[in-house]
Amino acid sequence: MGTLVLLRHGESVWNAEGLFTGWVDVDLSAKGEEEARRGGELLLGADLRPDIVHTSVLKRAIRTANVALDEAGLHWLPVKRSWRLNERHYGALQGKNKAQTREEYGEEQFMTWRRSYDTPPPEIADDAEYSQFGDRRYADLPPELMPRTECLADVVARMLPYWYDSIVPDLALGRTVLVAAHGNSMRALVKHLDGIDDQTIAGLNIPTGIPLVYELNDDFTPRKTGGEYLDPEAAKEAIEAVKNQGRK
Ligand SMILES: O=C(O)[C@@H](CO)OP(=O)(O)O
Repeated sequence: MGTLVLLRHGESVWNAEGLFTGWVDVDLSAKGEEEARRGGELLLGADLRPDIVHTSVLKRAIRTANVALDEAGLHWLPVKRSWRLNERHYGALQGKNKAQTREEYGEEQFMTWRRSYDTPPPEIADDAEYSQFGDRRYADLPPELMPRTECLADVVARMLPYWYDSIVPDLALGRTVLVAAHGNSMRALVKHLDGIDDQTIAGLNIPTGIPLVYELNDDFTPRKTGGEYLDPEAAKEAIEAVKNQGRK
């Protein structure tokens, strides 16, 4: 029941620079803004008109939703935001260069940190430059829920309550729901929707700025496993680019 449209934010400034980002609140690059605009154009072209938008509390997702919805003439949509849709907290890797990290620690450790299901990177210190400790937007979070690093399993655990409590009720009204989020919070949601196992999810990457559409059954499972990208050709290429980060 309902239509779910997932939109990963457009390229961020740190995506372009090849840095681990996580909860650091970096903006879109000029290319990312253009990708977000194109995302809105694709929604229009597919005649998909979301009724409500959910975003993380990070600027790159919020701005992507704004730019895309503006393009689609839907800037006025009601919006809900939650830290539970944030990117995976990248711990002590936040702010570090991906290629340098790969060189320093080797391919296996690099890929374990990037894509293993249950091994988080080392924790970030509260006084580190790229820590979110003390950030006002997380003031309401019980201290034990404030992450200092996360693996994908942690993201699934903190994202699912939001899926069930906030997104599913909107879908249950038969609405078209846009979720503007991040590579790894979307991997967590897609893992849940498509029932992907803990090993296979390592090979799944989400492209920036290309809407992924799931028509849902009455029990909120996908009618079609994997959903459908509105621009499948561009998605294929962009998925490869995400996969190969840190390799140049
Ligand atoms: O740096 C990050 O926060 C994420 C998304 O950009 O990177 P990765 O794809 O390596 O998990």
